[in-house]
Amino acid sequence: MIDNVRTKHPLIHCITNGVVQNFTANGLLAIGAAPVMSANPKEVGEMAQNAHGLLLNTGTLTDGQYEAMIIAGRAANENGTPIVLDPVAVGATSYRTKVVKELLSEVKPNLIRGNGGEIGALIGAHSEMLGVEGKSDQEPGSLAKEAANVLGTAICVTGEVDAVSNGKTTYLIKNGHEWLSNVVGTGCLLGAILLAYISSTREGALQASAAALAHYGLASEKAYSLAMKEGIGTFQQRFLDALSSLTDEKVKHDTHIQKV
Ligand SMILES: Nc1ncnc2c1ncn2[C@@H]1O[C@H](COP(=O)(O)OP(=O)(O)O)[C@@H](O)[C@H]1O
Ligand SMILES: Cc1ncsc1CCOP(=O)(O)O
Ligand SMILES: [Mg+2]
Repeated sequence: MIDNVRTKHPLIHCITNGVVQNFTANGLLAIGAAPVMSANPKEVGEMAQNAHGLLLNTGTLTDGQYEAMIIAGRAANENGTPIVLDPVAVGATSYRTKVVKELLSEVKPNLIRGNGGEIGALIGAHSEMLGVEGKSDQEPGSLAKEAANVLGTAICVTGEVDAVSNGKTTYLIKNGHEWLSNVVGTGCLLGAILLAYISSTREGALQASAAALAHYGLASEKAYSLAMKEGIGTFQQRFLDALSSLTDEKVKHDTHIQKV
């Protein structure tokens, strides 16, 4: 499936937070996608119409960005362009919880990706949020499945084990390395990469997401093996290298994807 992304070179329109713009753009380029960051309400409708995927990330949400998300989201929905929502820090403040729920009443994403705390908060399950960090007591697979049924869209819950579910079928992906948590933006970049996979394959959001999660996790394992003596600065660089150099064959060979 990496080959599909590299062949299609999908344009991924990102309305995302100010912390991760550069990392997200470089990560998308590394896997063979084409990033464009645009959050001006005056142009996002047109940009979303020309894009192959739209990323909505609420990390540093402003009123103008929210307006842009509604305009771009409607344009993408009308065109059948896939949308991934990363509801960063939902549950951390009552404003974010309210605004993300409002967004979901206007725009229908094809996938929502968040950590356990964020996905738990979205469905009113018990979870803990501290700024952008979150956790849930629930197993990621059961949380993803429950949230997919409640919200009516595919859900990806990330953490030590990642899960993606459409409410019926759930995949658990056990690749990955904990150092990803020490580099800001690795959750946000993952949302963009999930979208690049979804917009480049005909397999549907579930299969595409499982492949993207395996690719991402394996890249972090490779990066750790090369950077463990140096530290997380080197890890971040090696991670971008590994995202760009992994092959479908290698991913197929070394992944831990379990269907439950
Ligand atoms: N303890 C861990 N072990 C391995 N991988 C992890 C761990 N924690 C997070 N990850 C990975 O880090 C990436 C970002 O996930 P996460 O930290 O849950 O997102 P966020 O940064 O939005 O909270 C995912 O690829 C996830 O698999
Ligand atoms: C630190 C921070 N604050 C607002 S958005 C953001 C980035 C969060 O990125 P990630 O969830 O991918 O670590
Ligand atoms: Mg996040």
